[in-house]
Amino acid sequence: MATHTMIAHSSSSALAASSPLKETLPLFTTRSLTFPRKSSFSRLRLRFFAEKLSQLDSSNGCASLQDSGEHLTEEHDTKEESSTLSITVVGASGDLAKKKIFPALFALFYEGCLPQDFSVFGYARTKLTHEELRVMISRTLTCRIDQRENCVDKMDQFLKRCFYHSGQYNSEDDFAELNTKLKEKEVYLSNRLYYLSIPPNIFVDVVRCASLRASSVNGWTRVIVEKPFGRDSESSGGLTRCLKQYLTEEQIFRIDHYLGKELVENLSVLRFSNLVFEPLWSRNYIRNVQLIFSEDFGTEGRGGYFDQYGIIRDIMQNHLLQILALFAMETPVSLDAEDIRSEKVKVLRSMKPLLLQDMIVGQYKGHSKGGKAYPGYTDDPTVPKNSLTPTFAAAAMFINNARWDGVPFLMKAGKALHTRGAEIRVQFRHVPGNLYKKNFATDLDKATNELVIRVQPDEGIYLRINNKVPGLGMRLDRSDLNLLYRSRYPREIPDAYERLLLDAIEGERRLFIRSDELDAAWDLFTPALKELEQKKIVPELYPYGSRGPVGAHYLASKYNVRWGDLEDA
Ligand SMILES: NC(=O)C1=CN([C@@H]2O[C@H](COP(=O)(O)OP(=O)(O)OC[C@H]3O[C@@H](n4cnc5c(N)ncnc54)[C@H](OP(=O)(O)O)[C@@H]3O)[C@@H](O)[C@H]2O)C=CC1
Ligand SMILES: O=C1O[C@H](COP(=O)(O)O)[C@@H](O)[C@H](O)[C@H]1O
Repeated sequence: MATHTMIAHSSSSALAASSPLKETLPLFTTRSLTFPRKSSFSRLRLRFFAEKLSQLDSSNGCASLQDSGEHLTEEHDTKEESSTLSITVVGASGDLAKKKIFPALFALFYEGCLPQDFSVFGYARTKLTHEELRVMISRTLTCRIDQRENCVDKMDQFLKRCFYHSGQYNSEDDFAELNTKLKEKEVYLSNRLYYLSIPPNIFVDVVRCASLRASSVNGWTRVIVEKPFGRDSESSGGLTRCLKQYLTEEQIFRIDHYLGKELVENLSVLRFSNLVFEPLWSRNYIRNVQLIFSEDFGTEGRGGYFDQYGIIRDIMQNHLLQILALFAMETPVSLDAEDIRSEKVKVLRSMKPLLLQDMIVGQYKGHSKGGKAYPGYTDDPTVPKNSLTPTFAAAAMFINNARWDGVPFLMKAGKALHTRGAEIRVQFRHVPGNLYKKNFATDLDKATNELVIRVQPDEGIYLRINNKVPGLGMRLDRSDLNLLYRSRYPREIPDAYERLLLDAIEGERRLFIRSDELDAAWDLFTPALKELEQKKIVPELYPYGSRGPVGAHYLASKYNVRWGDLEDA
């Protein structure tokens, strides 16, 4: 078993433990007290909606899984305590399952966020016994920081709830066997969550088999779908249509794990609950916005997948665009999922599709540093030697609405760069008639206020301001008003997958992508992606571990922008 550090009890757990409400809210109590959500914790008082299999659509051989809309009776409500949650991780033998999903489920278990009765099933083709799955999972479970008691016990308790079923992804019989095993663990009411941690070409097979043969008959069935959701507008639309032959939109939880990151969640709080920011949040005060993602490692081990997609589809069309939408949307009517997602769709639909002349692409090449050789992208044996797939891209995008007209939203994403990080940088306009202009010589950019939201690592928010250096003279410098999370909130921040899994369990859709959002996102990128591929644009090579191609600077300067991350260098 791995070395364990302890998962921190959040203040919410402490509050829950001492609250009399715990008696009346036996499920998921800890979170309800801290983060009341309309859709979840009033559940014991609300009627419970079942999502269940309905009839096969025999015309095309596909089954339909539709929300029956059936209300369960009061009797069912009172039996919620005796319901079971079955979580099936499809693709359990894979990288994501091991690295993220099982550890996140354990963290939720540790925090008391899973219901009393739950079981976790791994499903994949690899032949494993229950015990072998447990050993595999135990290698990646970690406990966190401050509270060390019980961790190993908790791990053992969790592992005892983990089971394995080996099967093919397109075999209804294998899913029928899974159904039998799930039923053995389930009590009266069962809710089933499937996590599709598999390559996208088998999503539909799995959804078909699971919905036909292993859906809950008396509770809900939900499916978390991992990206990529298609390669372009057409394939994404096709995937959505296929999934919807078996599932309703309400059952599909399209995950973008960046939406589960703490600082991305905080964007709306920052904007909508601080008077100081919201009035500045427009073209009147903001000169440009930069969304920057970088990784200091290449595609190691994932070249086969990556070469089909490239950095624009892997990072920009989803993670960075989702952040942009949250950043730029209008105030939603409420914090309800549909209100927020509707505002995000509106902003995405107000954007101009990306033009080829507003983007540049790069690919990393091999490089030696300090006696160590770093491989180029095409040195990966799973990548074709003549691949033109971009591992780096920069793009300038625009929103055609009253708030953002003319403001460049610059995105930059790359693998095998000099550092790992993700941040949002907001550069404000110059101060008109600045009295201290001469202190900045001719470079007014040096006096630009900048708000930086550092999503990772070392989460933080800082505001660059001009300040007088103490002393008898009048010398100015740029200093940071700095909210460094590790100093202000010393507790470990939960992983994005924990938040998202819990939301899916609770039926909270706010942080998942609705199908119209997805369509709008693909419409922005598809024309440029097609042109890039048709014209066989050759990416600019950059050395592994560098800052990426210089083309990114030319693109920024075309819009009179300087990348903010260079100032930090
Ligand atoms: N890994 C990551 O960091 C991230 C992954 N994702 C997405 O999550 C999903 C899972 O990712 P990851 O775990 O890395 O994927 P893997 O390539 O590790 O695949 C997961 C499992 O699926 C099965 N599998 C793999 N290839 C095939 C195939 N061609 N046909 C049938 N089954 C196959 C294998 O299980 P078996 O052979 O036992 O059946 C494998 O263990 C993907 O959609 C990926 O794009 C998203 C974000 C990050
Ligand atoms: O979705 C993806 O994200 C990871 C980066 O995620 P992070 O949470 O570690 O920042 C990226 O490596 C991968 O290529 C991509 O598919």
